Amino acid sequence: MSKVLVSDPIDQAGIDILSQVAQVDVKTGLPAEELVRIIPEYDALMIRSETRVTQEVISAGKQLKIIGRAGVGVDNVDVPAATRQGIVVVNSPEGNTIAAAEHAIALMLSLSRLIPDANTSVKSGKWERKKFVGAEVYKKTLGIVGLGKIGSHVAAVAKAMGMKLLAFDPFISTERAEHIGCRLVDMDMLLREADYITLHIPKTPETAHLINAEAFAKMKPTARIINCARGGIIDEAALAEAVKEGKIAGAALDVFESEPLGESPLRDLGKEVILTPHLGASTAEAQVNVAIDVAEQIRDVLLGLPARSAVNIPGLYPDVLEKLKPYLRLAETLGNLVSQLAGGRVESLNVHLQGELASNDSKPIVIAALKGLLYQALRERVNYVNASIEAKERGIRVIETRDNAVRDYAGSLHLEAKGSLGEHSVTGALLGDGEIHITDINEFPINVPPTHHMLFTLHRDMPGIIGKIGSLLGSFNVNIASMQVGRKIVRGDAVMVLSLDDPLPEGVLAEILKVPGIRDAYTVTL
Ligand SMILES: NC(=O)C1=CN([C@@H]2O[C@H](COP(=O)(O)OP(=O)(O)OC[C@H]3O[C@@H](n4cnc5c(N)ncnc54)[C@H](O)[C@@H]3O)[C@@H](O)[C@H]2O)C=CC1
Ligand SMILES: O=C(O)C(=O)COP(=O)(O)O
Repeated sequence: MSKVLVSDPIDQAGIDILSQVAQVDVKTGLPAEELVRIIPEYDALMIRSETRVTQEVISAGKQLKIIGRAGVGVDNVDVPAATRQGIVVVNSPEGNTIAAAEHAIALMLSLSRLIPDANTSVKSGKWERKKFVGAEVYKKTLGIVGLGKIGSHVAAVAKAMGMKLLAFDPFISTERAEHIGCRLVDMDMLLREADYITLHIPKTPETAHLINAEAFAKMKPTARIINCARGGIIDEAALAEAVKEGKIAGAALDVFESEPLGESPLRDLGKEVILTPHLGASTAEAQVNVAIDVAEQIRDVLLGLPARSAVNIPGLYPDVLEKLKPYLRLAETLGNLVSQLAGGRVESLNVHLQGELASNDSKPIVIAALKGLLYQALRERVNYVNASIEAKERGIRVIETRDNAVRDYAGSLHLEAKGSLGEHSVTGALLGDGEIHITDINEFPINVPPTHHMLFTLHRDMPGIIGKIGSLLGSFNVNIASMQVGRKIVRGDAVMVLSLDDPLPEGVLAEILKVPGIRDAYTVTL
């Protein structure tokens, strides 16, 4: 039975799903070295934002197939290291969107009406009405940095409260922003014009300290900033300074450069600064959503099914996978075949999508072809997660071309591999029932289904040669299941494709190559 380690607190609904297929161990708050020590026995790891899945944890996780993040941000996971090791990383892209957006709005209103300090004051026996005079958000300008899922929901709510909306997001179109009711502006204008600024971007090298002393200098002295996205997007030292010096009016932070927040000048600031301990996703609803979403994906992957929200398999979404499944099998088979024909090191692979296939997203097909191509070298170590990276690391140049004018079959795939031992190509298509047929080898037309053991020869089309190969195989007790010859002109060059019931015994290939007229011969196992 598979084993899943849950190393951060997740909702029971997730544990129940995992328990259907695996032994589930919940061990939260593990010291880093303890996690490294125990991870080798686990097939899956389920986390939230507290566990740091470092390169060390990943290398130790020899059995790991999947890391599931019950939430959005995967910045606590070394995703490149997981990818290299063929481990799927999944998250729950939408499970806590509303929770995080509502927390940002709650912080904005709390900042405006000084609610945390007013509450503390009343609870301590005071009645200080003059001290807590706030500001309205109505007709104020909200600058949203990052107009993705959370940013868009914040926009919808803020709009309903009568706020004017500006947004900065270099990856969003003006039309999309307008549709949400936001004016897309550059960062400089957003900083200068906004009364409230809310951050909803991932933490990346580009966004680290995006809000620094220089940014605070541009902001209105009445401006307030909210960070419900990631710690480190705001330079905390510069923020403390900006608040103290009155360069801005206030800030509300849910996330910090280092969590839990240790010694920090932010703790010493007054009512104009609100701090919450990374509560954006902490609603009962969101925790059920993310736990179910991620547990289901872990369960599926452990059962050999695809994950629907893998962050490190670009383009392989479940609906795409479902639609392309037969073509992925085709691409993988042809990749495996062409690598065996090529024999040596492959330097470049041209993936040519033809006919109907040309109108599909090529990325999954290319990944499947590479997975097949690398199978001989890496066996089970290659998968959809690491195929592209493994190919890149081996210096294999991948070229994608398409031609939707080709009219044979519903769609066909042509792979051309150039390598240290020459150039080889294969074409394959799917028949109506989804059966794969190899329709071309090195530009010679054939029509055979791939089988487990195959023999391909390149020879001169001349009388007697087929018989000779047949009797040679017979003399080694190899049974031929089917045989086909492809040629372009009579008595020119030709290919022979044999499906064999048994693997070719050692030494037979050398004998075949001695037959007059045989130019080349390849055994293939698919
Ligand atoms: N405080 C909490 O508990 C929670 C925090 N989060 C965090 O919220 C953030 C946003 O999450 P989602 O909206 O779900 O993500 P998303 O992927 O839907 O949206 C992110 C947006 O940021 C934009 N973006 C990326 N780089 C940018 C840049 N340099 N400048 C401006 N825009 C940029 C993208 O184009 C995208 O539209 C993430 O960092 C996530 O980890 C999410 C849930 C809970
Ligand atoms: O989903 C996210 O990105 C979050 O930041 C939520 O973090 P959490 O799962 O509450 O530790």
